[in-house]
Amino acid sequence: MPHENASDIALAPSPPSPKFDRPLDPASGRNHYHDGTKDWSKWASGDKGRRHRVIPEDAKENDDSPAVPLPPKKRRASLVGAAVDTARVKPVEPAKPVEVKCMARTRIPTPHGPAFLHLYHNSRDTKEHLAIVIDSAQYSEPSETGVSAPPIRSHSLDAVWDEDETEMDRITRGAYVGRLSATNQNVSTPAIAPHPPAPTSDGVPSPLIRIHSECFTGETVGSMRCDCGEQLDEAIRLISQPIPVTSLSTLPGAPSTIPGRGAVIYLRQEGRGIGLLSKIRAYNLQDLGHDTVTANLMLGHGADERGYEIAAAILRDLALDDGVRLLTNNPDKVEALQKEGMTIVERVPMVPRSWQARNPNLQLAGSAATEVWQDKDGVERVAGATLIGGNSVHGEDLDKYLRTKVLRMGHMLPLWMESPEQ
Ligand SMILES: Nc1nc2c(ncn2[C@@H]2O[C@H](COP(=O)(O)OP(=O)(O)OP(=O)(O)O)[C@@H](O)[C@H]2O)c(=O)[nH]1
Repeated sequence: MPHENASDIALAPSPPSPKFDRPLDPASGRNHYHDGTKDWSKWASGDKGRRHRVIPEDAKENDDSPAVPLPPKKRRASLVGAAVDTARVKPVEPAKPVEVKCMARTRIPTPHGPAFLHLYHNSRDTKEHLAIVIDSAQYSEPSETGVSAPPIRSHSLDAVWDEDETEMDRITRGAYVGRLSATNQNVSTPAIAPHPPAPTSDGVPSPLIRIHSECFTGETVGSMRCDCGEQLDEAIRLISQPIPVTSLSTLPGAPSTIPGRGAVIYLRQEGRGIGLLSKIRAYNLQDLGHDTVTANLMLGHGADERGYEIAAAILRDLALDDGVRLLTNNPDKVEALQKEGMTIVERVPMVPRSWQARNPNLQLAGSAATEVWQDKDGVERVAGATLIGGNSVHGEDLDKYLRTKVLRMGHMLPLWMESPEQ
């Protein structure tokens, strides 16, 4: 079982291939945006030698991008009729299953409620992928929740990593239960298997899961070229919503809802796996009139280079692979996770907020960015805005953080609570 060796995972994979990031070659004037099979400098307008991408009939309707030359086909020696020297044919080794290890976990207060950030290392790449877990059992004692849904725990985090590990070591990396405080420090107990034995009560819906890919532009800069920031915000909001539990509500005193429960698996595969550098270049090609898929292809990339093996391994580590509701519109994700052995009991659509806002009274064109509207839950939104454009955040943790900046780090701010005139 990969999980049982989680503490032994060798975490030194080779660095990614530099093939897409070669510098421009001043001698040849070639743009090495891709693997060198195509000289893009020869693409002068009116080039008779252009080959055009074949657009399937059913895709033409939505594709208004200029025709794009295809990369030349690679020549391959024909094997027809040739005797194959089996001694020289290297057997294709099956890919090793990805192993993951949760290195640390901590509480993050979000505008939608508390979340627990889990940082993962893995045996496939050097990136720090994350799980943002929303589960009331993470911060309250089981008796307080009144729910028999099993707590969402990382098996690899709760494992004992080292015989010499102290309680403080375990707590520092997040292997504790309940809400951590100066007076409450309960070290977690390692589980034997990733799947907790406690059965889920009848009527408690499966956890809601979102697999999200990193988007620096959308999530950090607030770019409105995509809805990634909004999707991340919406995913955390939806997972945090109380869940109605119809069958439990018939019991005397039983709650009619339970706190929201699920996780966002945050994968560091920027730009659908092509990386930020290529995505920036792709945006320039998009400004020239190409669509997002075509721009990727022109750079020698696939339309989507993402993989979901690491996501599946993280979900297995969290025991979230057996019966989940998946928040996505992307069929590839559903298929990829099913291939990884996950049971998806329901696909929950991810409706863009700008689409929710579409009504005859709202002019989305032109002033869309400044238009304020109410979403279906009555929350005021700015069309197209992300976490950055969302409502302001406040709370106990933020106050503490700001106070320390002022009082300990010399930040030039009056403490507003001590300056009522501010
Ligand atoms: N290459 C490229 N990547 C983009 C562009 N716009 C957004 N992205 C990336 O697209 C990814 C968004 O993926 P997800 O949030 O998983 O969403 P999705 O695959 O559209 O599927 P859903 O689950 O239905 O939302 C992020 O990695 C973004 O960086 C673009 O124009 N070009």
